[in-house]
Amino acid sequence: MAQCKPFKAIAFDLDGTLIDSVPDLAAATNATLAELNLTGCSEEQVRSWVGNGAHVLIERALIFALGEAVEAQRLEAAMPIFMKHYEAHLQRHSKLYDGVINVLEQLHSMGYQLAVVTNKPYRFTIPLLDAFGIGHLFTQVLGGDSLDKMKPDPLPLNHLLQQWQLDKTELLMVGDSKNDILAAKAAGISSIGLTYGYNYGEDIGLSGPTAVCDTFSEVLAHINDSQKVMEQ
Ligand SMILES: O=C(O)COP(=O)(O)O
Ligand SMILES: [Mg+2]
Repeated sequence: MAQCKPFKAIAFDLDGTLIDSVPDLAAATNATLAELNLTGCSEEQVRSWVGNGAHVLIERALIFALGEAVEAQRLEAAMPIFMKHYEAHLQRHSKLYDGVINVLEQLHSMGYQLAVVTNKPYRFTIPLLDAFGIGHLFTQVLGGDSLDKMKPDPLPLNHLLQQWQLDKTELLMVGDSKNDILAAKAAGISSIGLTYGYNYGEDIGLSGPTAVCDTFSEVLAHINDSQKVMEQ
């Protein structure tokens, strides 16, 4: 990776990067549709709707179930129903991806500052990280509603740069969605795009990340390699 200073900090996306959360998101979406007497949807459909936070997920689900645009009032009425169902079962079916704990622990012990920058509502993020035993590894956690704008806006990444007093070359973004890559590009930082997550069924490489990895373990190898290049 072309840069002039080694990375000091890494921001990780959550859904589709650290945790395969679609099974529980799909269950809560279907419970919401059922409570509203609407047709249910498949897990695959939910997989293609995740990426822009809970509000947009439920908007997409209602558009699918109703077969037409959703009135704001109807969407606002559905949101607390979804929040109730998802909060009740955040991790019944969700799983950490292979290698996540091991790699995060290694990066943490190597002295990197670690952050989670997700579009998921903040109130779900902390309990989910703690339920999977990884919350203590992050010194900053930003949800989709923590700041005025969410990814693909660069605001959460710019916030980290400012909070941690980092040069743009010292922060790396790791994520599965074009929203992660676009946010990184807009903030002027490097990014790794992961191929195994959710990206609306699109190839993450098309968003132009600095590098592409197929597994979470490759992320560690990639960071180590790029730091070695810097030290030469
Ligand atoms: O909740 C979403 O829609 C996406 O969440 P993520 O930013 O962690 O991928
Ligand atoms: Mg994601």
